[in-house]
Amino acid sequence: MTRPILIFDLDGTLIDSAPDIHAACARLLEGEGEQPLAFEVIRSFIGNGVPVLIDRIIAATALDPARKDRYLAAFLEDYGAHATDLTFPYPGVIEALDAFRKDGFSLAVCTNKPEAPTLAILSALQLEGYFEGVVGGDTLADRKPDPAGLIHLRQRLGHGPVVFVGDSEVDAETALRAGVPFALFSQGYCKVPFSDLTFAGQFQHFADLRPLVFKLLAEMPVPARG
Ligand SMILES: O=C(O)COP(=O)(O)O
Repeated sequence: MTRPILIFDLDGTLIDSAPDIHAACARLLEGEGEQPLAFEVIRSFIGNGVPVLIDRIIAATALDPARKDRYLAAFLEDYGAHATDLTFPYPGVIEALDAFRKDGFSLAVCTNKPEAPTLAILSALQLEGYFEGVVGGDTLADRKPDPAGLIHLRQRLGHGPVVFVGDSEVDAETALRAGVPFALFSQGYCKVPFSDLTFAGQFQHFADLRPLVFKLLAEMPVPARG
């Protein structure tokens, strides 16, 4: 039988990474003689990948747009060395991943964070063994909300039924464009009211994800035989 596939977003879904992203942004700004931006401001800049994070910081400060590449490289080097100083999985994540693995799910990650820090973080937090596929923001030609990452993972992991678990408007749009049901984690970094999003179900603690995923799988149309 085809194994069901559960694909997770990373930042604001599996891990609460905003404190380390904020700290690295503060060090970047301080190095350029600028005041740090508030935590909530930086958290609202997460979700479309690091190049967009840097664009948003440039737009909010006096940083020079012509030096974006330099800021990007400096951020990635610094963040790479400190990505798990303050970053942890959300409560219940490990228990949920253990349960899904026992249930026979294929598990994967589709994030806009670049692949190198993504793999380093998964390893440092002892999460990497759970995932049979990882797509980062620079793994494919297009990143979320382009559906390519979800489509690629589904093909790689055996074409089973997919549920995507994420926290943001970017994730909701990605799922919609890929044609897969979206389970919304309500404690992440979403920038818009949930009423603006398309989602099949929402949960606020990882202990509640398993029943939601089984409900969504049961609601999926059975593929035609033959
Ligand atoms: O914007 C980022 O760098 C990553 O965000 P994501 O893990 O929520 O896709």
